[in-house]
Amino acid sequence: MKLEVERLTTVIEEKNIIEDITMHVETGQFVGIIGPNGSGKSTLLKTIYRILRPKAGLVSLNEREINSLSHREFAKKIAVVSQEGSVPFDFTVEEIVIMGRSPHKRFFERDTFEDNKIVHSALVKVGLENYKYRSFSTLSGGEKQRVLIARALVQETTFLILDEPTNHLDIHHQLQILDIVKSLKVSVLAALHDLNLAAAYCDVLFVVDNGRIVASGSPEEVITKTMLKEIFQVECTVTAHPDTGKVQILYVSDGMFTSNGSKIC
Ligand SMILES: Nc1ncnc2c1ncn2[C@@H]1O[C@H](COP(=O)(O)OP(=O)(O)OP(=O)(O)O)[C@@H](O)[C@H]1O
Repeated sequence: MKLEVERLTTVIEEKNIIEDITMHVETGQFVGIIGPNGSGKSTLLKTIYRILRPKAGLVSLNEREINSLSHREFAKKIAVVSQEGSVPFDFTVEEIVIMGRSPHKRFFERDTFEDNKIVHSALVKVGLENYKYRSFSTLSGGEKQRVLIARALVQETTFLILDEPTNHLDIHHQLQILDIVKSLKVSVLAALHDLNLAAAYCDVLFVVDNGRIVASGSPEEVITKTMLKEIFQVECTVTAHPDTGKVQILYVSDGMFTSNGSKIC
């Protein structure tokens, strides 16, 4: 599934929150959006998944304009894990995850043996198969996030949009979720805050600053000392991971030095 975004501008309260954004995700690519807080990453994703209406520009999926798709057609093509992953009522984990099957069913159609199998397998993937009957509201932030990822998995789409999918997760679960997503071999567009993880998992990165794309390319092309200084206002050394060869950022700040100026480690 190929996504094309052309000259997209979204206005909130008379302000251009994202402006003139052009980008694309090729079939099977894992594409990351990085940028400082408030730069417009979520707004861009929300415009793509139709929560926000753009003032100008076009979004198409396999050359079909997204607004020409019905809700059901759209949900069969794109699954979303958003930052606002709350649920209004208290459902069990299994009930939440099975909601992801609804685009594949008719109104009032009962859940089938096949649906239950798919739900079970998604829960196994995120390590929550023993949580089926737990109430969602009693879960920790990280467990909730994994349930919402399982719900996206059972939608069985060929495109995933993830807004900070590793939010709340400890490092083991961050790697677990990104490994699962990568292993699906579907197209992925994800906003990520952890730049080392973005470099490790993404084929292509787009850097957003003040609502505009200011750089794009492979992690090696995009993640540079100069970009990190200019856009994220951090000092660092950019190197290669000794095992994977992927871009690795080593941050440096004043607080990492002892009072006599020597390095702590
Ligand atoms: N509904 C809204 N009303 C007013 N301002 C909004 C609204 N939604 C977003 N904004 C503003 O738009 C800007 C971009 O927000 P957005 O959530 O897209 O940024 P982000 O890059 O995802 O940030 P973060 O990294 O902090 O999640 C911010 O300044 C935010 O305050």
